[in-house]
Amino acid sequence: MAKIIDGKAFAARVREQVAAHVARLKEENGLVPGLAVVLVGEDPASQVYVGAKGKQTVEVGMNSYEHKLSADTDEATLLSLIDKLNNDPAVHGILVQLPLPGHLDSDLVINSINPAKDVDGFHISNVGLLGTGQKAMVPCTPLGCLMMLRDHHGSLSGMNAVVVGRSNIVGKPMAQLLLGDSCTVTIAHSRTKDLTAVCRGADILVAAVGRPEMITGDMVKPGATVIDVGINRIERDGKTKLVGDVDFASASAVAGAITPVPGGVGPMTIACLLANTLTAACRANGLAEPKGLTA
Ligand SMILES: NC(=O)C1=CN([C@@H]2O[C@H](COP(=O)(O)OP(=O)(O)OC[C@H]3O[C@@H](n4cnc5c(N)ncnc54)[C@H](OP(=O)(O)O)[C@@H]3O)[C@@H](O)[C@H]2O)C=CC1
Ligand SMILES: Nc1nc(=O)c2c([nH]1)NC[C@@H]1CN(c3ccc(C(=O)N[C@@H](CCC(=O)O)C(=O)O)cc3)C=[N+]21
Repeated sequence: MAKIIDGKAFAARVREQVAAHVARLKEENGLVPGLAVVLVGEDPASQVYVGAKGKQTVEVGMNSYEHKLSADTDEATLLSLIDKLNNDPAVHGILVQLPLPGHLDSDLVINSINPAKDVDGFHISNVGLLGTGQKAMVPCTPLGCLMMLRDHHGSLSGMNAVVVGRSNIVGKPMAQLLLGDSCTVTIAHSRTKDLTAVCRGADILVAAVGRPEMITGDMVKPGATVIDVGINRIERDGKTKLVGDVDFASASAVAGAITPVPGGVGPMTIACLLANTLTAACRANGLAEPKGLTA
Protein backbone atom coordinates (compact mmCIF):
# COMPACT_ATOMS: atom_id res chain seq x y z
CA MET A 1 0.00 0.00 0.00
CA ALA A 2 1.39 3.37 -1.07
CA LYS A 3 2.22 6.25 1.24
CA ILE A 4 -0.50 8.89 0.83
CA ILE A 5 0.90 12.35 0.15
CA ASP A 6 -1.32 14.70 2.17
CA GLY A 7 -1.76 17.77 -0.04
CA LYS A 8 -4.25 19.32 2.34
CA ALA A 9 -1.79 19.28 5.25
CA PHE A 10 1.08 20.42 3.00
CA ALA A 11 -1.05 23.31 1.70
CA ALA A 12 -1.84 24.37 5.27
CA ARG A 13 1.92 24.56 5.98
CA VAL A 14 2.50 26.62 2.80
CA ARG A 15 -0.28 29.02 3.85
CA GLU A 16 1.33 29.40 7.31
CA GLN A 17 4.62 30.37 5.67
CA VAL A 18 2.82 32.82 3.40
CA ALA A 19 0.90 34.32 6.34
CA ALA A 20 4.10 34.78 8.38
CA HIS A 21 5.81 36.58 5.47
CA VAL A 22 2.73 38.73 4.80
CA ALA A 23 2.65 39.78 8.48
CA ARG A 24 6.34 40.82 8.25
CA LEU A 25 5.72 42.81 5.04
CA LYS A 26 2.89 44.67 6.71
CA GLU A 27 4.89 45.47 9.81
CA GLU A 28 8.22 46.35 8.19
CA ASN A 29 7.10 47.82 4.87
CA GLY A 30 3.43 48.75 5.34
CA LEU A 31 2.69 46.55 2.34
CA VAL A 32 -0.40 44.33 2.00
CA PRO A 33 -0.36 42.02 -1.07
CA GLY A 34 -3.59 42.07 -3.09
CA LEU A 35 -5.09 39.41 -5.37
CA ALA A 36 -7.80 40.18 -7.92
CA VAL A 37 -9.86 37.26 -9.23
CA VAL A 38 -12.01 37.75 -12.31
CA LEU A 39 -14.86 35.34 -12.98
CA VAL A 40 -16.91 35.60 -16.16
CA GLY A 41 -20.18 33.67 -16.08
CA GLU A 42 -21.90 31.52 -13.49
CA ASP A 43 -20.25 28.10 -13.85
CA PRO A 44 -20.99 26.58 -10.40
CA ALA A 45 -17.66 24.73 -10.06
CA SER A 46 -15.74 27.92 -10.89
CA GLN A 47 -17.75 29.84 -8.31
CA VAL A 48 -16.73 27.32 -5.65
CA TYR A 49 -13.02 27.74 -6.49
CA VAL A 50 -13.27 31.51 -6.63
CA GLY A 51 -14.99 31.53 -3.22
CA ALA A 52 -12.29 29.29 -1.71
CA LYS A 53 -9.52 31.48 -3.16
CA GLY A 54 -11.07 34.68 -1.76
CA LYS A 55 -11.52 33.16 1.71
CA GLN A 56 -7.96 31.82 1.92
CA THR A 57 -6.50 35.07 0.56
CA VAL A 58 -8.04 36.96 3.47
CA GLU A 59 -7.00 34.25 5.96
CA VAL A 60 -3.30 34.74 5.14
CA GLY A 61 -3.67 38.52 5.62
CA MET A 62 -3.82 39.63 1.98
CA ASN A 63 -6.49 41.73 0.26
CA SER A 64 -8.92 39.94 -2.03
CA TYR A 65 -10.75 41.68 -4.86
CA GLU A 66 -13.45 39.70 -6.65
CA HIS A 67 -14.86 40.77 -9.99
CA LYS A 68 -17.86 38.75 -11.15
CA LEU A 69 -18.99 39.57 -14.67
CA SER A 70 -22.02 38.20 -16.50
CA ALA A 71 -21.57 35.39 -19.03
CA ASP A 72 -22.32 37.73 -21.97
CA THR A 73 -19.61 40.28 -21.05
CA ASP A 74 -17.90 41.54 -24.22
CA GLU A 75 -14.15 41.46 -24.79
CA ALA A 76 -13.69 45.24 -24.59
CA THR A 77 -15.30 45.35 -21.12
CA LEU A 78 -13.11 42.52 -19.84
CA LEU A 79 -9.94 44.03 -21.34
CA SER A 80 -10.74 47.40 -19.80
CA LEU A 81 -11.14 45.78 -16.36
CA ILE A 82 -7.77 44.04 -16.78
CA ASP A 83 -6.19 47.35 -17.81
CA LYS A 84 -7.56 48.95 -14.64
CA LEU A 85 -6.18 46.10 -12.48
CA ASN A 86 -2.81 46.24 -14.31
CA ASN A 87 -2.52 49.89 -13.26
CA ASP A 88 -3.81 49.50 -9.70
CA PRO A 89 -0.84 49.55 -7.27
CA ALA A 90 -2.91 47.71 -4.59
CA VAL A 91 -3.30 44.73 -6.92
CA HIS A 92 -0.19 42.51 -7.13
CA GLY A 93 -1.82 39.42 -8.63
CA ILE A 94 -4.53 39.00 -11.28
CA LEU A 95 -6.25 35.69 -12.00
CA VAL A 96 -8.84 35.31 -14.76
CA GLN A 97 -10.72 32.09 -14.08
CA LEU A 98 -10.63 29.64 -17.02
CA PRO A 99 -12.31 28.44 -19.11
CA LEU A 100 -13.83 31.70 -20.39
CA PRO A 101 -17.15 31.69 -22.29
CA GLY A 102 -16.61 30.73 -25.95
CA HIS A 103 -17.06 34.23 -27.44
CA LEU A 104 -13.98 35.49 -25.58
CA ASP A 105 -10.44 34.87 -26.89
CA SER A 106 -8.66 33.49 -23.81
CA ASP A 107 -5.15 33.86 -25.30
CA LEU A 108 -5.80 37.53 -26.00
CA VAL A 109 -7.27 38.08 -22.52
CA ILE A 110 -4.44 36.27 -20.67
CA ASN A 111 -1.77 38.08 -22.69
CA SER A 112 -3.30 41.43 -21.76
CA ILE A 113 -2.41 40.84 -18.08
CA ASN A 114 0.75 42.58 -16.87
CA PRO A 115 3.18 39.58 -16.78
CA ALA A 116 4.49 40.72 -13.37
CA LYS A 117 0.93 40.34 -12.00
CA ASP A 118 0.18 37.09 -13.86
CA VAL A 119 0.04 34.85 -10.79
CA ASP A 120 -1.29 31.96 -12.92
CA GLY A 121 1.90 32.04 -15.02
CA PHE A 122 -0.12 31.71 -18.25
CA HIS A 123 1.12 34.88 -20.04
CA ILE A 124 3.40 34.11 -23.02
CA SER A 125 6.24 36.03 -21.33
CA ASN A 126 6.08 33.79 -18.27
CA VAL A 127 5.79 30.67 -20.45
CA GLY A 128 8.94 31.78 -22.31
CA LEU A 129 10.81 32.63 -19.11
CA LEU A 130 9.97 29.22 -17.60
CA GLY A 131 10.98 27.43 -20.81
CA THR A 132 14.36 29.15 -20.83
CA GLY A 133 15.04 28.66 -17.12
CA GLN A 134 14.64 32.33 -16.21
CA LYS A 135 12.79 33.81 -13.26
CA ALA A 136 9.07 33.55 -14.05
CA MET A 137 5.67 33.39 -12.43
CA VAL A 138 5.12 29.62 -12.38
CA PRO A 139 1.65 28.04 -12.91
CA CYS A 140 0.13 27.12 -9.53
CA THR A 141 -0.95 23.52 -10.15
CA PRO A 142 2.41 22.29 -11.52
CA LEU A 143 4.25 24.29 -8.84
CA GLY A 144 2.21 22.56 -6.14
CA CYS A 145 2.98 19.16 -7.67
CA LEU A 146 6.70 20.01 -7.80
CA MET A 147 6.72 21.05 -4.13
CA MET A 148 5.14 17.74 -3.08
CA LEU A 149 7.59 15.75 -5.24
CA ARG A 150 10.63 17.61 -3.86
CA ASP A 151 9.37 17.14 -0.33
CA HIS A 152 8.89 13.41 -0.84
CA HIS A 153 12.06 12.62 -2.82
CA GLY A 154 14.55 15.36 -2.01
CA SER A 155 16.35 15.41 -5.37
CA LEU A 156 14.43 14.42 -8.55
CA SER A 157 17.63 14.32 -10.62
CA GLY A 158 17.79 11.48 -13.14
CA MET A 159 14.32 10.13 -12.42
CA ASN A 160 12.05 9.09 -15.30
CA ALA A 161 8.97 11.33 -15.25
CA VAL A 162 5.89 10.79 -17.41
CA VAL A 163 3.27 13.55 -17.66
CA VAL A 164 -0.02 12.40 -19.18
CA GLY A 165 -1.64 15.52 -20.70
CA ARG A 166 -0.16 18.39 -22.72
CA SER A 167 -2.37 21.37 -21.84
CA ASN A 168 -0.85 24.82 -21.47
CA ILE A 169 -2.15 25.12 -17.91
CA VAL A 170 -0.96 21.79 -16.47
CA GLY A 171 0.84 19.26 -18.69
CA LYS A 172 3.36 21.47 -20.51
CA PRO A 173 4.47 23.61 -17.54
CA MET A 174 4.64 20.46 -15.36
CA ALA A 175 7.02 18.90 -17.89
CA GLN A 176 9.17 22.08 -17.91
CA LEU A 177 9.46 22.06 -14.12
CA LEU A 178 10.42 18.38 -14.02
CA LEU A 179 13.01 19.00 -16.73
CA GLY A 180 14.29 21.93 -14.66
CA ASP A 181 14.82 19.49 -11.79
CA SER A 182 16.76 17.18 -14.15
CA CYS A 183 14.18 14.45 -14.67
CA THR A 184 14.09 12.58 -17.98
CA VAL A 185 10.67 13.75 -19.13
CA THR A 186 8.11 12.15 -21.43
CA ILE A 187 4.85 13.92 -22.30
CA ALA A 188 2.01 11.56 -23.25
CA HIS A 189 -1.33 12.60 -24.78
CA SER A 190 -4.34 11.25 -26.65
CA ARG A 191 -2.23 10.11 -29.64
CA THR A 192 0.39 8.32 -27.57
CA LYS A 193 0.85 4.68 -28.63
CA ASP A 194 0.80 2.09 -25.86
CA LEU A 195 0.16 4.49 -23.00
CA THR A 196 0.41 1.61 -20.52
CA ALA A 197 4.00 0.81 -21.52
CA VAL A 198 4.97 4.51 -21.45
CA CYS A 199 3.45 4.99 -17.99
CA ARG A 200 5.06 1.81 -16.64
CA GLY A 201 8.47 3.37 -17.31
CA ALA A 202 7.74 6.24 -14.93
CA ASP A 203 9.38 6.73 -11.54
CA ILE A 204 7.14 9.82 -11.33
CA LEU A 205 3.74 9.64 -13.04
CA VAL A 206 1.66 12.82 -13.29
CA ALA A 207 -1.91 12.40 -14.54
CA ALA A 208 -3.57 15.54 -15.99
CA VAL A 209 -6.01 14.07 -18.47
CA GLY A 210 -9.51 15.07 -17.39
CA ARG A 211 -10.79 11.47 -17.63
CA PRO A 212 -12.12 9.96 -14.40
CA GLU A 213 -9.97 7.11 -13.03
CA MET A 214 -8.31 6.45 -16.39
CA ILE A 215 -4.86 5.60 -14.98
CA THR A 216 -5.15 2.14 -13.44
CA GLY A 217 -2.76 0.07 -11.33
CA ASP A 218 -1.50 -1.97 -14.29
CA MET A 219 -0.12 1.29 -15.78
CA VAL A 220 1.95 2.07 -12.67
CA LYS A 221 5.52 0.89 -12.10
CA PRO A 222 5.80 -0.77 -8.67
CA GLY A 223 7.05 1.80 -6.15
CA ALA A 224 6.44 4.81 -8.43
CA THR A 225 5.20 8.18 -7.18
CA VAL A 226 1.79 9.05 -8.65
CA ILE A 227 0.50 12.64 -8.74
CA ASP A 228 -3.20 12.89 -9.61
CA VAL A 229 -4.12 16.33 -10.95
CA GLY A 230 -7.59 15.32 -12.15
CA ILE A 231 -10.74 16.84 -10.67
CA ASN A 232 -13.81 15.01 -12.00
CA ARG A 233 -17.31 15.01 -10.61
CA ILE A 234 -19.08 11.72 -11.28
CA GLU A 235 -22.34 10.06 -10.26
CA ARG A 236 -21.85 6.82 -8.34
CA ASP A 237 -24.38 4.92 -6.22
CA GLY A 238 -26.78 7.82 -6.68
CA LYS A 239 -24.31 10.34 -5.21
CA THR A 240 -22.05 13.00 -6.74
CA LYS A 241 -18.44 12.09 -6.05
CA LEU A 242 -15.12 13.86 -6.71
CA VAL A 243 -12.53 11.55 -8.31
CA GLY A 244 -9.16 12.06 -9.96
CA ASP A 245 -7.72 10.88 -13.26
CA VAL A 246 -6.16 7.95 -11.37
CA ASP A 247 -8.05 4.88 -10.20
CA PHE A 248 -6.95 5.29 -6.58
CA ALA A 249 -7.85 1.76 -5.43
CA SER A 250 -5.78 -0.13 -8.01
CA ALA A 251 -2.95 2.44 -8.35
CA SER A 252 -2.35 2.80 -4.61
CA ALA A 253 -1.84 -0.96 -4.35
CA VAL A 254 1.18 -0.69 -6.69
CA ALA A 255 2.59 2.83 -6.21
CA GLY A 256 5.17 3.83 -3.59
CA ALA A 257 3.41 7.15 -2.95
CA ILE A 258 0.25 8.75 -4.29
CA THR A 259 -1.81 11.94 -3.95
CA PRO A 260 -5.53 11.51 -3.18
CA VAL A 261 -8.49 13.38 -4.70
CA PRO A 262 -9.78 15.36 -2.92
CA GLY A 263 -7.02 16.50 -0.57
CA GLY A 264 -4.04 16.25 -2.94
CA VAL A 265 -3.13 18.63 -5.75
CA GLY A 266 -6.24 20.86 -5.45
CA PRO A 267 -5.45 22.46 -2.08
CA MET A 268 -1.81 22.92 -3.16
CA THR A 269 -2.97 24.86 -6.24
CA ILE A 270 -4.69 27.48 -4.11
CA ALA A 271 -1.78 27.63 -1.63
CA CYS A 272 0.62 28.24 -4.55
CA LEU A 273 -1.64 30.99 -5.88
CA LEU A 274 -1.24 32.77 -2.53
CA ALA A 275 2.51 32.13 -2.61
CA ASN A 276 2.73 33.57 -6.15
CA THR A 277 0.77 36.67 -5.10
CA LEU A 278 3.21 37.22 -2.23
CA THR A 279 6.17 36.70 -4.58
CA ALA A 280 4.68 39.19 -7.08
CA ALA A 281 4.15 41.79 -4.33
CA CYS A 282 7.77 41.39 -3.16
CA ARG A 283 9.16 41.68 -6.70
CA ALA A 284 7.01 44.74 -7.47
CA ASN A 285 8.47 46.50 -4.43
CA GLY A 286 12.08 45.35 -4.76
CA LEU A 287 11.86 43.32 -1.54
CA ALA A 288 13.34 39.90 -0.71
CA GLU A 289 11.20 37.02 -1.98
CA PRO A 290 9.91 34.21 0.22
CA LYS A 291 12.23 31.20 0.24
CA GLY A 292 11.03 27.71 -0.71
CA LEU A 293 7.81 28.99 -2.25
CA THR A 294 9.06 29.43 -5.82
CA ALA A 295 10.42 27.00 -8.43
N1 LIG B 1 -6.17 20.22 -9.09
C1 LIG B 1 -6.14 21.37 -9.74
O1 LIG B 1 -5.82 22.36 -9.17
C2 LIG B 1 -6.45 21.41 -11.19
C3 LIG B 1 -7.03 20.31 -11.77
N2 LIG B 1 -7.28 20.28 -13.11
C4 LIG B 1 -7.80 19.01 -13.64
O2 LIG B 1 -6.75 18.34 -14.32
C5 LIG B 1 -7.25 17.63 -15.43
C6 LIG B 1 -6.56 18.10 -16.70
O3 LIG B 1 -6.82 19.46 -16.91
P1 LIG B 1 -6.34 20.23 -18.24
O4 LIG B 1 -4.90 20.02 -18.43
O5 LIG B 1 -6.88 21.59 -18.13
O6 LIG B 1 -7.18 19.40 -19.33
P2 LIG B 1 -7.23 19.49 -20.92
O7 LIG B 1 -8.53 18.91 -21.32
O8 LIG B 1 -6.84 20.85 -21.38
O9 LIG B 1 -6.06 18.50 -21.37
C7 LIG B 1 -6.17 17.12 -21.22
C8 LIG B 1 -4.97 16.43 -21.83
O10 LIG B 1 -5.14 15.03 -21.67
C9 LIG B 1 -4.93 14.38 -22.89
N3 LIG B 1 -5.79 13.20 -23.01
C10 LIG B 1 -7.14 13.16 -23.13
N4 LIG B 1 -7.57 11.90 -23.25
C11 LIG B 1 -6.47 11.12 -23.22
C12 LIG B 1 -6.26 9.72 -23.32
N5 LIG B 1 -7.27 8.86 -23.46
N6 LIG B 1 -5.00 9.25 -23.24
C13 LIG B 1 -3.96 10.10 -23.09
N7 LIG B 1 -4.10 11.45 -22.99
C14 LIG B 1 -5.34 11.94 -23.07
C15 LIG B 1 -5.27 15.39 -23.97
O11 LIG B 1 -4.55 15.04 -25.13
P3 LIG B 1 -4.66 15.88 -26.53
O12 LIG B 1 -3.83 17.08 -26.30
O13 LIG B 1 -4.06 14.94 -27.51
O14 LIG B 1 -6.11 16.15 -26.72
C16 LIG B 1 -4.81 16.69 -23.33
O15 LIG B 1 -3.46 16.96 -23.62
C17 LIG B 1 -8.75 17.87 -15.39
O16 LIG B 1 -9.34 16.79 -14.68
C18 LIG B 1 -8.90 19.16 -14.63
O17 LIG B 1 -10.15 19.25 -13.99
C19 LIG B 1 -6.94 21.33 -13.91
C20 LIG B 1 -6.38 22.47 -13.38
C21 LIG B 1 -6.13 22.62 -11.97
N1 LIG C 1 -7.09 30.82 -14.20
C1 LIG C 1 -7.31 29.66 -13.58
N2 LIG C 1 -6.40 29.19 -12.69
C2 LIG C 1 -6.62 28.01 -12.04
O1 LIG C 1 -5.77 27.57 -11.23
C3 LIG C 1 -7.83 27.29 -12.31
C4 LIG C 1 -8.73 27.82 -13.24
N3 LIG C 1 -8.44 29.00 -13.86
N4 LIG C 1 -9.87 27.16 -13.54
C5 LIG C 1 -10.26 25.96 -12.85
C6 LIG C 1 -9.06 25.17 -12.38
C7 LIG C 1 -9.37 24.15 -11.32
N5 LIG C 1 -8.67 24.60 -10.14
C8 LIG C 1 -8.77 23.99 -8.89
C9 LIG C 1 -8.27 24.58 -7.74
C10 LIG C 1 -8.45 24.00 -6.50
C11 LIG C 1 -9.14 22.82 -6.36
C12 LIG C 1 -9.36 22.24 -5.01
O2 LIG C 1 -8.99 22.81 -4.01
N6 LIG C 1 -9.99 21.05 -4.92
C13 LIG C 1 -10.30 20.36 -3.68
C14 LIG C 1 -11.74 19.90 -3.65
C15 LIG C 1 -12.74 20.99 -3.81
C16 LIG C 1 -14.13 20.44 -4.04
O3 LIG C 1 -14.62 19.66 -3.20
O4 LIG C 1 -14.69 20.77 -5.09
C17 LIG C 1 -9.42 19.12 -3.54
O5 LIG C 1 -8.96 18.59 -4.57
O6 LIG C 1 -9.25 18.65 -2.43
C18 LIG C 1 -9.62 22.22 -7.50
C19 LIG C 1 -9.43 22.79 -8.75
C20 LIG C 1 -7.98 25.73 -10.42
N7 LIG C 1 -8.14 26.10 -11.69
